[in-house]
Amino acid sequence: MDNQNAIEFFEGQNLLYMQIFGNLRPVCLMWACELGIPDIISNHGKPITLLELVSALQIPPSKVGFVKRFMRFLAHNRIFDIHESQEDHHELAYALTPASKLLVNDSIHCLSPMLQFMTDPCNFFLVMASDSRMVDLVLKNCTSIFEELDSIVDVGGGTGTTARIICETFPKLKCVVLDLPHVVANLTGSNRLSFVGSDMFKSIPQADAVLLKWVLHDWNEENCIKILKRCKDSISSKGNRGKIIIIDAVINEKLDDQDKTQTKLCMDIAMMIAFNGNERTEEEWKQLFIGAGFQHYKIYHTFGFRSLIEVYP
Ligand SMILES: C[S@@+](CC[C@H](N)C(=O)[O-])C[C@H]1O[C@@H](n2cnc3c(N)ncnc32)[C@H](O)[C@@H]1O
Ligand SMILES: COc1cc(-c2oc3cc(O)cc(O)c3c(=O)c2O)cc(OC)c1O
Repeated sequence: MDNQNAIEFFEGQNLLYMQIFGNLRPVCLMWACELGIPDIISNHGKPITLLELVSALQIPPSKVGFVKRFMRFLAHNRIFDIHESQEDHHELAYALTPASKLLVNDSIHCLSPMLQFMTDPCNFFLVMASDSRMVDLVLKNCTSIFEELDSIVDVGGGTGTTARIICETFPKLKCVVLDLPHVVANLTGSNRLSFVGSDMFKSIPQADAVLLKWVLHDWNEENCIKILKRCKDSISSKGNRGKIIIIDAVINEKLDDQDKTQTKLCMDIAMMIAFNGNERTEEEWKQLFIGAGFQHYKIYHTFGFRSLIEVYP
């Protein structure tokens, strides 16, 4: 084997082992949450030293080395930051990163229910609600998309977390949450928020706009076209001024960085195995819109790994 081939061989070998052992990443993340490490660091108010962390975890001092290696792994994966003190014998201290700030339990955008889904999938609506709290950031950045509306139906809107935030942000807007009857049974609304138990494949109440957040990626092309046609009926009284607002991923391997594409493609596999659904490229979205009889669409790519798409008849 010449030098170049040997380099490629070992790079290939490393990549393969990284993928094989990579399944430990979500497992370690879950253990970190179960141990309460993000909360401990947050409550500490400043970077926590290794010994302080071991003491807070009530782990015997003989196991300090295990905690140190565990934290090194998580820091390498950008879940925590490691600070090394210059004075205190190079003592290590750990801080939260943007990722672990989202695992602190009293934070409004806390995503730890999403992580718990791995061990307890029964809590599906809690998981979805945790994701929906990010909608406040979407709304802040695109008020013009919603402020012209008088009414909106959140189709597949679950227990109404998104709709409640929309109502709070836009005080004139009336919001209907449509989901399956057993999901919305016993939920109470307000004068501007109501719940309808129905099948989105059959009928959707009339409104100025329909919101579909994280719904279409659960379904194959044929079913998405059926849903979109029902949505088109729902906005028909507005002529060409009604619209569908979709919040979902748009795969773009050329423009996105490695991390964003990784997230979208992982979710694509989860959707494929679990629901026969998929994440889509812009071209695949366009084909859905044409198939359902829509004429125009506009994509806003500014919401992390998901985009907001306005679709017009
Ligand atoms: C992935 S969840 C998304 C929930 C919510 N939009 C969010 O972003 O948190 C999909 C939702 O679609 C609902 N759903 C599934 N089939 C449905 C149907 N035939 N009619 C109405 N809702 C349906 C589910 O109950 C669930 O709440
Ligand atoms: C992100 O949108 C959805 C996610 C899920 C979902 O699905 C799976 C599937 C799987 O095989 C393993 C998993 O850990 C998960 C999840 O954690 C998870 O959240 C389900 C959805 O609709 C039913 C979604 O729309």
